[in-house]
Amino acid sequence: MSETLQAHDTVLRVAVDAPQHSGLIDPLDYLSPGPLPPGSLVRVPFGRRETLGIVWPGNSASEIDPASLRPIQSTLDALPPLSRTWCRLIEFAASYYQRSIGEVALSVLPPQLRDLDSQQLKLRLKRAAKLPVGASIGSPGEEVSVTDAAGPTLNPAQAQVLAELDALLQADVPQTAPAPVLLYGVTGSGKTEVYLRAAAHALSQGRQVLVLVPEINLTPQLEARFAERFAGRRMVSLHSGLTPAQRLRHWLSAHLGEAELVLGTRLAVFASLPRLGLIVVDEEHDPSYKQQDGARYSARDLAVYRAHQEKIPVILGSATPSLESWQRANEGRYKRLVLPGRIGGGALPRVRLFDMKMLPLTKGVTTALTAPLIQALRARLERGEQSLIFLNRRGYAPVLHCGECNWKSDCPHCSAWRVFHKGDRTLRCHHCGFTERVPFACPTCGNQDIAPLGRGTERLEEQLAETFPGARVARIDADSTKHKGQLEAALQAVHDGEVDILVGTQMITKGHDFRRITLVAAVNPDGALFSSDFRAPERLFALLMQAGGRAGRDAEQAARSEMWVQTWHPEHALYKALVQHDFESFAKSQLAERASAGLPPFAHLALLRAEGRTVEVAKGFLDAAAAFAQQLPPASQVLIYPCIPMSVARVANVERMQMLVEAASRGALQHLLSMWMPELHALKRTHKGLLRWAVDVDPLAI
Ligand SMILES: Nc1ncnc2c1ncn2[C@@H]1O[C@H](COP(=O)(O)OP(=O)(O)OP(=O)(O)O)[C@@H](O)[C@H]1O
Ligand SMILES: [Zn+2]
Repeated sequence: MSETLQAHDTVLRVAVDAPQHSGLIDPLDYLSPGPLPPGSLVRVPFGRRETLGIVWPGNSASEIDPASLRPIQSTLDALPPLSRTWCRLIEFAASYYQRSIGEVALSVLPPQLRDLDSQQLKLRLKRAAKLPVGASIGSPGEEVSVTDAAGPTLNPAQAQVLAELDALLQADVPQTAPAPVLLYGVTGSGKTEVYLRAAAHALSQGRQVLVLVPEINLTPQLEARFAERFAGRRMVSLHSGLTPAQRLRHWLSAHLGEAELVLGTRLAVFASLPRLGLIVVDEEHDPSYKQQDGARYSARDLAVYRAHQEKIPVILGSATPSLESWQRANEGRYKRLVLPGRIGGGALPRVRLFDMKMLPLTKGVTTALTAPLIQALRARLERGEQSLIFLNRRGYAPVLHCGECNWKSDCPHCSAWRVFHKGDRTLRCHHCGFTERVPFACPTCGNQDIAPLGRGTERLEEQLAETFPGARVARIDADSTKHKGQLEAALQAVHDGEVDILVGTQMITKGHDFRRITLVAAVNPDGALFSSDFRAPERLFALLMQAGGRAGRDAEQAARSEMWVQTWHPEHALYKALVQHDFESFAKSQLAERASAGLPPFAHLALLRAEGRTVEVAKGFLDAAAAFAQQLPPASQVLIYPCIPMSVARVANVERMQMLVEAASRGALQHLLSMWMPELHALKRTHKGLLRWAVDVDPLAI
C-alpha cells in the first residue's frame, strides 16, 4: 500500500488496544484505500508496532489532515465483520465502566486472534467450521433436522413458569424488549430444567443461546446436561480455562453462527453471536460475575443490557437473588417467576444452629468438631450417607503463633498473616504469594514450640480423619485442585459415592447436584456477620443457603437432611431467617437497612482506588482527585467520602487506599465520572510515586 494519499482514500475509525493511561478513549483514525464495513478486523501501525484493530462504526470527528494519517496495513477479510450490536455492547461497557473502547473491544476477543495473518485466519476458520460437536451436524448451510431429547415431565410449578415465560414473549410487541425474568427458585427446584426448555424454544427458532455460569468448575456439569438434551446441536464453552487455540476455535464457531449453544463464564457475555435469541444467567447473585481488574464489568448487568438492546429474553436464575435484582423485581422492572418447592416435593434440609457458647470453655482451643456434630457425622457414616463440611478458609491454619514472645507469622510485604500449609510445610501469603519453609523455631525468640492458631480446611480434614478412622475424607479447595483434572476427579468421586465426608471452601457449595449428601455443616461462618462491607450479610446468606442446598437433593433422603451452623451468635437475624429458609424476609430486612442507609440498590456507588509506595502518595492523589471533582457541575448531586485504606491495606509493599463516591441517581454518577476520569490521567502524572489508580463502578467488595 502506498504511503501517499490517493484520491479514493477513506478515513476509518479503528479501535486499537491503547493503554488506558494514554488517555486515548476513542478509536483512532486511519486511511484505507476504500471503505470497509464496520466491525472488520484490520492490522494497523500503532506507535512502532503493528497491532490488531477493529473498524469502528461512525465517522471520524477529528479535524486532522488526512494526509498525516497512517494507512491500515491489511484487512482480515476472511472473517465476517463483528455486528453493530456487538460494537454497541462494547461502547456501552466502555463508557459505563470508564475504559477505552479499544481496550474493552480487544481484551474480550480471543488473544490468538491478535497474532494471526489473513492466511492463518482462513485456516482456523475452516477448522472451526468443522468443529466436531454434537452427533448429527450437517455441513454449514445444509438443513438438518434435529430432535432434541424430551426431558422429564414438568412439575406444575415449572409448567406454570414456562407458560408465563411464553406469555411474556408472545405478549410483547416485537419492537420492544421483553422484561428481564428473575427466576427465583429454591435449590433443587428445577431451575436448570426451565433453562433447558427456554433454550429448546429459542433453538427451535434457529436462534443461538448464551448460558452464563459463575465459575469454570460449574461449566462441565451444566455442559453435560445441555449436551444430553441437545445431542444433535453444536455447543461450545468459553472460559479462561481453555487453551488459546480452543478459545479461538470456540469463539469463531459462535461468531460464524455455527455454535448454537454457548456456555461460559463472565467473559462469554461478550461473545459474538449473530443470531442470539436467549441469555441465561445462572446463580445471578454470584460475585464472580464481576470482573475485578481492567474493565471492572458485571457480566450479569451487561447480559441484561445486551438482551434489552437485542430485544431478546434474559433469564436471571437464583435461589438467593442479588438484592439489586430482587428490588428491580419488587419495582416491577423485572418479571419475577417463582419455583417454590423442590423437585419431588423433597423438603429443604432442616437448619440447626449450634450455639458455640454452650461448649465447656477450654483455654485457647475451640473445636470445630463439636460432640453433637461428631454424632451427626457418625450417624451418616453408619447409614452410608455423605456429609459435607464447609469452611471458607484454606490451608492448615491462618497463622502460626509463638506462645513465648507472641510472634505471629505475618507477611513482611503485606498487612496480612501468612497461612500455614502443613502439606508442604510452608508459610504462604495469600495476597502476594510470598512463601517460605516453616521455621523450626520462633524467628524472634527461638522458642521451638510454635503452634498453629485457628483452623483451615487442611487441618479440618486431618481432624476428621483422626476422629473417624476408616472413613473416606476428601478435601476440595484451591490447594487440592491446583492441577488440571484434580477437581473433576474429586467431584466425580463424590458423585460415585467414594467419599464419606467432603471438606471444602465455597468451591463445594455452588451448583453441584450431589445426590447422596444428607448433612451439610458450616463450622465457622460468623466472620462475615461483622464485616465492614455492607454486602457481607447478603453474601453469607446466599453462601449458606447454597451450601444447605447441597443436602437432600434426592427426595427420598430429604426428610433426614440437615444443615448445621456452628455459631457464637445464634440469635442473629441472618441465622433466624436461614432456619426458616426465608430469603424473602431476609431480603426485606436488608433492603430496609439499605434504604435507610442510602446504599445500593437505592444509591449508586463508584470506588476510586489508588496504589502507591507510601500511604501519603496514595492519599495525596485521592485528595487531589476529590478536590477536582468538587469543582465539577454534577458534584452537587454526588457525595465524595474521605479516602480510607483498603481492608488489606498493604499488598506486596504497595499501600492501597480507596475513596467512595455515592449518588442517588445513576445518571449523576455517570456524568461526574465521565468528566472526572480524563482529568485523573493528567493528575497521575503530577503525583510521582503513584503506581496505579482505577475506578470501580458498582463495586461489589467495599
Ligand atoms: N420435572 C422434573 N421431573 C423430574 N426431575 C426433574 C424435573 N426437573 C428437574 N428435575 C431433576 O431435579 C434435580 C434438580 O433440578 P435442577 O438441577 O434443575 O434444580 P436447580 O433449581 O437448578 O438446582 P440448584 O439451584 O441447586 O442448582 C435435577 O437432578 C433434575 O434433573
Ligand atoms: Zn504478602
